[in-house]
Amino acid sequence: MSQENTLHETLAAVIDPLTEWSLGDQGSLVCAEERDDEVRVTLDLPYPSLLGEAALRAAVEARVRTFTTKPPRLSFSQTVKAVPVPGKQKIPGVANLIAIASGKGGVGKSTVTVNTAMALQQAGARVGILDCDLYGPSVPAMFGVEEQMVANREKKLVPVDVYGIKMVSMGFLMARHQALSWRGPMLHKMLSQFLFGVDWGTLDYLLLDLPPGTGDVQLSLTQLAPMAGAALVTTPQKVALRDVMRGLEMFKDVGVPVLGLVENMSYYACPCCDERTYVFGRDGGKRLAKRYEIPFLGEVPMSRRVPSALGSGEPLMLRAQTDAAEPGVATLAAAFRDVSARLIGRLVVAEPRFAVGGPDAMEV
Ligand SMILES: Nc1ncnc2c1ncn2[C@@H]1O[C@H](COP(=O)(O)OP(=O)(O)OP(=O)(O)O)[C@@H](O)[C@H]1O
Repeated sequence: MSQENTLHETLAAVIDPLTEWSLGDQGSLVCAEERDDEVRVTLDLPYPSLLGEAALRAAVEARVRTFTTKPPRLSFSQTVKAVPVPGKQKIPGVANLIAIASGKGGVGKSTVTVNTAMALQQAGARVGILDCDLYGPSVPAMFGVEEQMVANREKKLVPVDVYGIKMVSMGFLMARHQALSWRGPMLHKMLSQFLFGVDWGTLDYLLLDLPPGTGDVQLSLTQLAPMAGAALVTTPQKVALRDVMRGLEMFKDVGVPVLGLVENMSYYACPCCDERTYVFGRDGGKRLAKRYEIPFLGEVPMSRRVPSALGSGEPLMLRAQTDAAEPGVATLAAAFRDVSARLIGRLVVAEPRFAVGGPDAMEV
């Protein structure tokens, strides 16, 4: 066996901390070569490399050092993997659809969606958000935009582009205080239009911000949308944690892998000293995730700096770029970045499932 083969095999066994998969199984080890003066390693990651590069670099460098005293030189590229969803119509140009859901209203699902989208975009991904809350769209307000969507020549809706994120929301079609009172079939038709009648361009991730609960919109989406996985958002209160189970059951029933649980407003983080106060008790989300054998994606602190709707229309992750020195902002941004990275790590290893209820499951 040649020295090169041995080096390749040694590095192929390194576990990527983000996906918990070996580089060999993940297909990420492009080349490992021992030269006279260094060891060159080329890695192609199935996710935006910035999400996991630092931890992986440390793991690979440590393994190279067990093999030789020559210094390692690593280079990274990324090819975002599309998780296949058999039995569902694909959305042209969209690699992965991820649902962000909650059993209960007001737990911060839209906040998590918006900031996760921004974290992924800042890591180099092409990202879109579909605001599926047709009755109470909140995404436009979170970005402080009041634009109207228009159709292009092919009669496809053109998403509103804010900070490089492509967004579709009922809020971009209706006047601000207009109320909607549609029944199931009409909602179904509109959601189908929002998924397949939009010129999404090329997206690595399209995040679906679902309304709370398990009603008509959720039912339609599970029938229509080729969801690669879903994340559930909760708060630490017992009543919110109980409602998570309903969401969990819904996704299980339709064969959508649950990528994990995010606990929002987990603790109050003092902006001055970063001290944590667990107002509603500690580790409720973690324990629930363990009990139901789903990954725990992380805790997001409660802070008055999170609500973008307070007037600025500037999501926290954007503030983290423009004003990183503001007290508390870096901690919050790190929390959203960790959640996003873990979410995508779980997506990479999500088992493709045969989705229940194809595109024609319900007549519109
Ligand atoms: N980590 C946080 N710290 C402080 N406030 C937060 C946090 N997360 C969310 N909020 C605030 O809580 C309120 C509800 O958040 P959000 O709209 O994201 O929840 P939701 O679950 O999407 O609600 P809905 O059920 O209406 O869809 C908003 O005012 C938001 O700004």
